Amino acid sequence: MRDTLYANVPFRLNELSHRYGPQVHLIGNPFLLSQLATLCAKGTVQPQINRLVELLYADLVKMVINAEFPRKMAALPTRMVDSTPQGIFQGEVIDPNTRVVTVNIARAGTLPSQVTYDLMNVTMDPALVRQDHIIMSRMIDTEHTVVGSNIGGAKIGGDVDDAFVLFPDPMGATGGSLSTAISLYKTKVPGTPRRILTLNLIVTPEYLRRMTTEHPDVTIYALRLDRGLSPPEVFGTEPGTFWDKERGLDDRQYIVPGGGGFGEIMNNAYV
Ligand SMILES: O=P(O)(O)OC[C@H]1O[C@H](OP(=O)(O)OP(=O)(O)O)[C@H](O)[C@@H]1O
Repeated sequence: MRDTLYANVPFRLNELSHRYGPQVHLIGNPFLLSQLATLCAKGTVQPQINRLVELLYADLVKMVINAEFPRKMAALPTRMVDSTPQGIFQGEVIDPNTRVVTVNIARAGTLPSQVTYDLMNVTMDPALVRQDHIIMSRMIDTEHTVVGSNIGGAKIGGDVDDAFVLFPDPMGATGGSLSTAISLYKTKVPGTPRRILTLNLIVTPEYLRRMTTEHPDVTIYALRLDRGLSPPEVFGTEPGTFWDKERGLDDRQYIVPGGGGFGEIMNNAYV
């Protein structure tokens, strides 16, 4: 007879309440918000910026695993089993037989996807973990206004059947990049994913509108919602109450308050 204390482990994410729908999760985490504030601060450059991105994604990925991934019961002998038959841990663990595909949305998504891939490899059976790569850029017009997203190339290593397909991209601005990437998977990559999840550091109301409209089957996890250009009556209200009035993008489609172009700063390439 063993203890059943860890047979059904409760996990509840600390989330901000909002009206964007059940597929949107706005995480409430003071520690991570502090790190994110430093990441976004004027003057934060390499090497600090990449270190912060790594730290934030390590925590974000773990939260998503806890909230979304299947578990199974395990009975694992500890080192104490040599001295007592009770030396066996019995309880729930993340099921290592879970298929995962993480998608690198180059360029700002490259490091987040690598962090995700590495963490998945030490959590799941590595034979079931894959990383794909999509080269994407937002297209701008002569006024430097974003007018769409373009896929410049892709390396997709197979089907996505029954896989958790993860899109760890730090910024959800207009949603053009992620919506285009997810559409690519839905139309061109064989198989039916078990879940499609986006892991974002900062999202805007405009991003949430686009994603929930074009991909209502996708679940979104974000550390922060930015709606800094909304009219004053919006501030302080529960997110989504005045969704049509909420505004997080400036005229060039950059996030406000935001943190500038993460892809630019992370790569020291201002194009
Ligand atoms: O929601 P969207 O409006 O599509 O914008 C967000 C995209 O822009 C950023 O990428 P990055 O800075 O690497 O690329 P960019 O040159 O496309 O701006 C970010 O990581 C997203 O991929």
